[in-house]
Amino acid sequence: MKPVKVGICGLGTVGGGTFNVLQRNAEEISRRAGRGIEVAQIATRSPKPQFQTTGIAITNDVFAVATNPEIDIVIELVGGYTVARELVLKAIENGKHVVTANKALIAVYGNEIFAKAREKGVIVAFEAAVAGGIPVIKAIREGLSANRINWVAGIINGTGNFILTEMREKGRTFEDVLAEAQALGYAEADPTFDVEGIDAAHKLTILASIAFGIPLQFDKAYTEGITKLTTADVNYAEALGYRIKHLGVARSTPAGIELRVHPTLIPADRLIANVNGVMNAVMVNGDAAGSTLFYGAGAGMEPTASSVIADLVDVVRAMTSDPENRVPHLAFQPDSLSAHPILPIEACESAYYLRIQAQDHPGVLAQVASILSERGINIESIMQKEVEEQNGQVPMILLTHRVLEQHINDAIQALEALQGVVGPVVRIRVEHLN
Ligand SMILES: NC(=O)C1=CN([C@@H]2O[C@H](COP(=O)(O)OP(=O)(O)OC[C@H]3O[C@@H](n4cnc5c(N)ncnc54)[C@H](O)[C@@H]3O)[C@@H](O)[C@H]2O)C=CC1
Ligand SMILES: N[C@@H](CC=O)C(=O)O
Ligand code: NA
Repeated sequence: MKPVKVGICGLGTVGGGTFNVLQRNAEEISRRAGRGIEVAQIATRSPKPQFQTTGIAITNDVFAVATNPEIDIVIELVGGYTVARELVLKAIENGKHVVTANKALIAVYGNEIFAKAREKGVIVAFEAAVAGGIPVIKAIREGLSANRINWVAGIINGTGNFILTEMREKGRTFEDVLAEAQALGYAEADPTFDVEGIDAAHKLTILASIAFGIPLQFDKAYTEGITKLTTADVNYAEALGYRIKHLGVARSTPAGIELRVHPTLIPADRLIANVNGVMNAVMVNGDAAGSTLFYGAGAGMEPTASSVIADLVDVVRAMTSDPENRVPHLAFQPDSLSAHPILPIEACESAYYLRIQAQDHPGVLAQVASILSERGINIESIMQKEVEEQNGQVPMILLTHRVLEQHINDAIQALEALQGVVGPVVRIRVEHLN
């Protein structure tokens, strides 16, 4: 059989990794795919002499790949929403299957892209878009298809986890570690996406869709990054037996679906609390399987290439099949997607870590306790530290039981109004992931 012809658009970290692994493992890959896979064209803005591209058509125009009649599968690795969206839609229009690593594109324009792909009977595959080298899309979409999924919780940004780990273990500064993550090719073109939680929210949006069978709704995700975390809170959490991780949580409740990304205290003895550096991990809790945990490199050249090529192999195997009988893009049949709403953050429930800077006066603790109890917030534990020399304040650290976010907001407002409380109350969500 003639080899399948693919075009790679973008020869950066992931594009370069994909090209290298495709060359290196060509034989293994074609034994699996059942046909050879030939890179027939590459679109790159600048020449990349480090890659052996003799015999491959090179262009600086990605649309030349999308419209090239020779090409069967377009691999989109340019990133961003603008050119990438046009490119993918153009490729689909021209009857080509698409493989992409672009979570921003899928989270924001996936509904449109998948509708177009169905119309044209082509596949759009996106394993590399979530958790880099971990085959978690496949695991949820296919491996767990018997389950009613209760929740998904994951460390799904490699850059952010790398920064938190290096800061905690080696005392390095945020800026220093971020610069290294950029040099290693982990970070997004705009690293604000990594550190402000936007990238994780893109990925969580995709995970929630395939877990619960809902349309992609990135605009409804609650997003908080790691930039406001302080060393003091990391250390207090540790003293209480917790680790702070940047977590994406999607939970199905009778009222709706929680979709939130934020720093989270996790008991230090949980496997996921010990996922460090650029590694990612996704926990999926299903009613039949119970909790499962998927672990691996969340970013980087070859781990991400591994997922891109796995998709490529899947597409090659499925491209001659009846489009109606393929795995649906969002795991559930498109006419069976559910309208279960995404909950606003105020309607989400979690336990909380609160740090209150109190003046060294008697009676503040009693006032704090009564504000919480009036709002039905139960205290799980309290840690009161010594007076801080520099300001005479006493940090009071509380862990609460699970409660609605709106009750905590209300309590924090009342706490901050107390005379004996200085400055804003720090609030970090706590998940036990049982
Ligand atoms: N770096 C990583 O570890 C991971 C990245 N991703 C995603 O993979 C995609 C690519 O990311 P990276 O490879 O890291 O980015 P990158 O910046 O290293 O590579 C992108 C390449 O595309 C080229 N490019 C951009 N616009 C172009 C255009 N109009 N025409 C031709 N070439 C163009 C750039 O010059 C660059 O070489 C992004 O969507 C990213 O979110 C996904 C998982 C992991
Ligand atoms: N910037 C992302 C790349 C992979 O998706 C990350 O750091 O996780
Ligand atoms: Na993946």
